[in-house]
Amino acid sequence: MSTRTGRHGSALPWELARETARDLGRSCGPGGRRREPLADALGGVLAEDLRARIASPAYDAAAMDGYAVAGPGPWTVRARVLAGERHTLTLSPGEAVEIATGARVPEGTGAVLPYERAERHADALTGTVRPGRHVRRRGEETPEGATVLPAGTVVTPAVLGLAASLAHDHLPVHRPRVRAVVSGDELVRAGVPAPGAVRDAIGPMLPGLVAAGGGVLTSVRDVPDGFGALVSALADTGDESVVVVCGASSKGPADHLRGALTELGAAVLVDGVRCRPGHPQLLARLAGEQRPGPVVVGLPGNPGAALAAALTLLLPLLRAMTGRADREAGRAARYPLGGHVSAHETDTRLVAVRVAEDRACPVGHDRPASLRGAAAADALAVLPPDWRGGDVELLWLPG
Ligand SMILES: Nc1nc2c(c(=O)[nH]1)N[C@H]1C(S)=C(S)[C@@H](COP(=O)(O)OP(=O)(O)OC[C@H]3O[C@@H](n4cnc5c(N)ncnc54)[C@H](O)[C@@H]3O)O[C@H]1N2
Ligand code: MOO
Repeated sequence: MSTRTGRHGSALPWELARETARDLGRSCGPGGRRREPLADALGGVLAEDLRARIASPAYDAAAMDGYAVAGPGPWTVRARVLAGERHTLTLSPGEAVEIATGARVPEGTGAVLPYERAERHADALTGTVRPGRHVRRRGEETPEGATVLPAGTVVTPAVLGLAASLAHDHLPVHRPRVRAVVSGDELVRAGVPAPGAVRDAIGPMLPGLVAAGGGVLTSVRDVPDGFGALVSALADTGDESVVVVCGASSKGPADHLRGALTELGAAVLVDGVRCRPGHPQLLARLAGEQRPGPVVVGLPGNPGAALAAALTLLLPLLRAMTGRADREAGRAARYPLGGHVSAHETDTRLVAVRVAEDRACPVGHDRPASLRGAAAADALAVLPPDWRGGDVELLWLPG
């Protein structure tokens, strides 16, 4: 993939940068494959078709509370069967058992007569029911061995429930593995920072941001400011498909990301994006021995700018890797924008907004160094440089 350049130096227009990230994500594919316990598979992408290990329903079962009956009425009630109860009952015509929804019906059951339609005096039962009614037959929904979902499906809560109901304990899933490198000598991880020190505010955002793209953050490594430290942190290859670098993205004396990428022979695909906040962001691919190495996403050090950049490059990359971007194409709703905001002359503006009554309203406090606006917002509204009012695209902030 070649580097795309824009008219304004090497920085790309925002939309083109996002599309570049998506294209790269599609070409990378969904990342490493692992066999995960169900509890850990959420958000992954099925690596194989999901097949039914058992039929569904697994046995002939009552679909209503009432009476399993055989033949036409009247019937004699012989017993009571609750869900989960093991039994070897067989009904002959004229016989019935009282039965709970989900319980296995006796051999010979022709229908289930719901309580509401039944009249019972001691063991004598009358009522009308069509043959076959309210009995869920074994395999009528899904026969054993049937394919219920294709490989590539995103594992949602419903997929986990379905997999469990079809007797799976593990699922083979693809999930991009992502590691983070956080640079900045001034950063501290806990407590009240001393004068001149700053609490790391990007590290805590990363697990949720990566998960929103369907990836998993495997590690966060702090590196001191310095060319050598950054080069060795980047070169330290594991099985990750993406490396996120926080800070060191600008042009200051301690900003070594570009130099480190050059040193490592990386192909830089995006070198700056024409958006506010978040312009010093970067997308590159490290060279590998036989095939291309991991993708590098550079996020600016200012935390609000880092979040805007993550929504511009990191999430589109991960969502394209996991097939989410294509499935969701065309679903993006546009909203009218209230408040007093105007477009930037040359760059796309990303504005923190709350959405109420189908209208987006700026919340303020969304300067590059602040997360206060984003934390109170539902989304970032996208204002291209030619925006002159009218509905805007929203980038929803991960919940
Ligand atoms: N001459 C120029 N200076 C700057 C430019 C520019 O284009 N030309 N761009 C500005 C913009 S925009 C941003 S954003 C920052 C990006 O800086 P870096 O990515 O190089 O990051 P640092 O210089 O290390 O830090 C900037 C700022 O952010 C704070 N920071 C860094 N990491 C974290 C973190 N994990 N958590 C919280 N805060 C963090 C750091 O302390 C600095 O205050 O460059 C501008 N300058
Ligand atoms: O655009 Mo920087 O990334 O805003 O402070």
